[in-house]
Amino acid sequence: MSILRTTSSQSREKINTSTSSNDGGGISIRVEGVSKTFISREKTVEALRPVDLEVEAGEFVCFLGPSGCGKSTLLSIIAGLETASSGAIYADDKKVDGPGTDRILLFQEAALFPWLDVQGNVEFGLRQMGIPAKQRAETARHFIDTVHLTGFERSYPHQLSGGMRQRAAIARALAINPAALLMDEPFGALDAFTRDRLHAELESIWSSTRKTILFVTHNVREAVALGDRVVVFAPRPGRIVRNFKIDLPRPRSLEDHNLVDVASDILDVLRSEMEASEEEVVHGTRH
Ligand SMILES: Nc1ncnc2c1ncn2[C@@H]1O[C@H](COP(=O)(O)OP(=O)(O)OP(=O)(O)O)[C@@H](O)[C@H]1O
Repeated sequence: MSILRTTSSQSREKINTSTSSNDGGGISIRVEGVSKTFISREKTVEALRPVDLEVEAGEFVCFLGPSGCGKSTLLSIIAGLETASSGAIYADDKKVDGPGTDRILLFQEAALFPWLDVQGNVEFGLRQMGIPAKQRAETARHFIDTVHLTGFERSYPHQLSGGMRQRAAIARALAINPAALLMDEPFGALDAFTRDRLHAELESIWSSTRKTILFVTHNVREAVALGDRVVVFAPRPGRIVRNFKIDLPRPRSLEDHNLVDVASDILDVLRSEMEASEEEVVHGTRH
């Protein structure tokens, strides 16, 4: 079923709000020479050296690296929430010049509205788009079910566990049918058991919708468990140092010995990049 939505530029375009399992699909994302330097009165931080990256429509790509290597900065630039100091982002070959409902950013702390219940939160974006009440409720119910929150429609965020709040945030994002989910350490605050379950649920949502997913994490095994590809970042200054294609069969288990081996290879690369960065800080040797 298709409906009309009004975008910020007041143009009207068709989006698919079908409740079938394959609705919409992903977009390609191209990062061309994107860099970011934060300049303030006190100091200048080169958060990201020029990076290039091509993400295919429907690809699941993990950004992996230690704290401060520019992963979140790049994700925010792709989301259109931060401007690049140089370079450009293209979503399906269209230059990104601000946020859009085709690219939704999700954070570690599910940013739900505390005064709305789960149903209200999931319906929020649809209301903004002018979707009629009945259809809004139907679409919200579908996505609440997708994330296994049926029965909690009338619960408020403070009545939910961290994992449930994150599920509600994912349902809210999915409801507006973005072509790309940009996830910034979405499961970083969760216990290992809940994280495992959400990995499986996210993988299942991804394989049925084929949305493009960019997923930021510090956790090597998490990156290998989820990604078609792991893009490794290094700090000082933030930059992309390696791309690893992950060919392990899905669904993947964090304990699988092949996964553990791949994670350990990636960890070795990360460690040597960290050591090289530290050496540069001491000797000023990196160019
Ligand atoms: N708004 C800002 N103003 C100034 N510096 C910033 C700003 N945002 C980020 N930075 C700096 O840019 C660098 C990269 O930060 P960023 O948050 O992108 O890293 P990250 O790899 O996502 O780290 P983490 O995993 O800890 O979130 C850091 O040195 C950080 O201090």
